[in-house]
Amino acid sequence: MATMESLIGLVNKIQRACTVLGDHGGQGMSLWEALPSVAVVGGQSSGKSSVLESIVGRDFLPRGSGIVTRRPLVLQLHKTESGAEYAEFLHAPKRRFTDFAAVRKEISDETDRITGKTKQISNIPIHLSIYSPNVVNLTLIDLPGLTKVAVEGQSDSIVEDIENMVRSYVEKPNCIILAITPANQDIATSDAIKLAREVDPSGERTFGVLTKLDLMDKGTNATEVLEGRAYRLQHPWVGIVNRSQADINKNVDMIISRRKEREYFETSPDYGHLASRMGSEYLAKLLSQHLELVIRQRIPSIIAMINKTIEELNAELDRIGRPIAADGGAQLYMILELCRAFDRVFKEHLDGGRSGGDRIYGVFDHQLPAALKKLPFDRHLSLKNVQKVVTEADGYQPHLIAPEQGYRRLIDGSITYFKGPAEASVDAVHFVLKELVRKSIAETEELKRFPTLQNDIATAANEALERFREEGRKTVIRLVEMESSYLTADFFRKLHAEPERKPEKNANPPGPNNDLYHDHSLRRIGSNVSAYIAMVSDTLKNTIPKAVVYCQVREAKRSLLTNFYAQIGRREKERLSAMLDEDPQLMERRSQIAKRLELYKSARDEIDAVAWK
Ligand SMILES: Nc1nc2c(ncn2[C@@H]2O[C@H](COP(=O)(O)OP(=O)(O)OP(=O)(O)O)[C@@H](O)[C@H]2O)c(=O)[nH]1
Repeated sequence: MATMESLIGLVNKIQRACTVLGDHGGQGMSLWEALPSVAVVGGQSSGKSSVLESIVGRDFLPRGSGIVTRRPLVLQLHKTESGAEYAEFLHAPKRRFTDFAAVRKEISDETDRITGKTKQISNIPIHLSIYSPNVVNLTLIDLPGLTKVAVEGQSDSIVEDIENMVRSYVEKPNCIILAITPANQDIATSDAIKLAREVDPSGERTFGVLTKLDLMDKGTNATEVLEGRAYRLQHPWVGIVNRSQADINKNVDMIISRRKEREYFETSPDYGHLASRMGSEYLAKLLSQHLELVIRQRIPSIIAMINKTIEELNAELDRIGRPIAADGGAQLYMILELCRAFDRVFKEHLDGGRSGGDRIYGVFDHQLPAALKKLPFDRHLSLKNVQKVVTEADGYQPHLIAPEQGYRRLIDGSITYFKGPAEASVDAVHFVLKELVRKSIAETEELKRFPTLQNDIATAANEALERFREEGRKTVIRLVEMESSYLTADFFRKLHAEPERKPEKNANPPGPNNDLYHDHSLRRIGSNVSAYIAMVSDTLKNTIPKAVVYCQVREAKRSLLTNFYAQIGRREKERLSAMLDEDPQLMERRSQIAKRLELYKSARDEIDAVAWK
C-alpha cells in the first residue's frame, strides 16, 4: 500500500497542477474539488497564522494588528529530502525565496496588489508552496479571521463578506476544518466552532485547536475542552502554545519555540498526561494521517471522476479537431485531405445524396423550355414583318419561285433569338453550382475550424466555375450559330413536295390578284419559317443542356480544384500554415483542453502508481 507521504504528495502535485491550470473549482465538479484540503478558520487574532507557521516551522506570515490576512492563502507544504528550504509563489513562478522575511513581504504586497492598501478583502487566493525538510506534505488554506464588527475604513458588509468567503471554503465536503479557538476565550463564543458546527454538524471533518493555553488566567485550565468534555468532536482536541507577541518581536526561532512548546506540555501539571497528543508537531502529524485516510477513501471516486473528465475532454477535442502538424509536408497533406472532403460533399450535391443537384435539371426541364416558348417569333414572323423582310430581300427583282433570300433572312433573324435562353441557361446553372460550392463548404465538417482555407477553397472554386461558365457560354452560342450557318435543306424539300394546304375557312379568300406578296403566300412563308424554327428550338432544347453539362457540370465534378491543387503544391510552408489558420478562440480552447487532458492523464498515472504500490 502507498505510504502516507506519497499519497499526500500526490494530492499536492495534483492540486499544484490544478492551480497552474486555473482549476480551483469553478462550475461543476472539478479535480480540485475532489481533492481534500485543510482550511484554517478562526476569529481575528485567534492565532491562525501562528498555528500555520508552527506547522511549517518557519516564520513567514505577515503580522500586525487588525485584519492582516485579507486574501485566502493556499499553502502547499512539500517535504524535501535534500534539506533544501525555499518558497515559491504561483504568481511569480521563476522566483525562489530562501529568505522567509521576503516571503512575508511578498504575501502582503500581493495582497495589496488586489485589494489595494485598504482593509478590504478579496476571495482571489494567493498560492504559496513551501519546500522544506521540516514539514509534512500538506495543503493548508489560511483564511481571513472572522470578526464581529467592521472597523474604521471597512465597509459595513465586511463581517458578512468574510464569513461568506470562509464558508465557501469550509462548506465543501472535502475540506478539513482546522477550527482555531483561543483558550482565553469561552468556547461557547468561538466563531470557528460556530461556523464548523454549521457546515459539519457531525464533526467528522472538524479538528478543534485551542491556542494561547499559556495565556489562561492563573488557576484555570482547558482540560475540559482538551479532553472533549466541553464540546465534543469526532477528532481529539489539540492544545497549542504559539509564540507570544514578545517572542515574535524578539525573533525567537521557530524550532526553538517548538521545543519550548514541547517542554511546556511535558512539564505542565495540567496537561502532562496529554503531552503526547498536544502541540503543533502533533497537530501536523494528526492532520497528515487524517488526510491520508480521506484520500484513500476518495481514490476510487477521484479516479472515476478523472476518467469521466478524460472521456469528455477527448470527445470535445474530437469535435473541435486535433492540433495541426508543424511540418510542411503534413500540412500540404492535410490541406489536400480537407479539399477532398469538400469535393466529396460537393459531388454528393450533384450526384444525389444531398439536395441541390436537381435544380440543374430544373433549369433544363423548366427554365429553358419556358424561355424558348416565350421568344417573340409571333412578332418576328408576323405578316407585316414577313412582307418587309421578303420584299427587302428581293430588292428590285421579285423572287421567281420561292423567296430564298427572304427565307434565309427570316430564319437567321429568328435563330439569333435563341442566344438569350442559351446564355441564360449557362448562367442559371452557374449560379446553382456556385450555391452548391457555398453549401458544401458550410457542410464540410472537417473545414469548420479553418476559416482561411474555407475562403481559399471558395475563391478557387468560384474562379474555376467562372472559367467553366465562359466555356459554356462560348459553346452554346456556337450551337446557336451553327444552326444559322447551315440550314437543313431537307426540311424545305419535304415542304415543297407536300401539296399546298387549303387556306383555312376564316382566312382571307384568295383574291384575283396573284401578287407574289399576297397575304396568302406571305402567311405560308411565315408558317414555313415558324415550323423550321420550331424544329431548331426542339434541337436546341436538347443540345443546350448537353453543352452546359459538358462544359460546366462535368468540369465542376472533374476539375473544380485542379488549379488550386497545382497552386498549393508550389506554395512554401509559411503560406501553407497560414491557410490552416484557425479561429484564435478555437485554438485557445483546444490548447486549454489539451493541457487539462494532460493534467488529468498524469493525475491518473500518479494515482495508479501510488495507489497500487
Ligand atoms: N502567548 C501566546 N500568544 C499567542 C499564541 N497564539 C497567538 N499568539 C499571539 O496572538 C497574536 C495573534 O496571532 P496570529 O497568529 O497573528 O493570529 P491570526 O488569527 O492569524 O490573526 P489575523 O490573521 O489577523 O486574524 C500574535 O501576537 C501572537 O503572538 C499563543 O499560543 N500564546
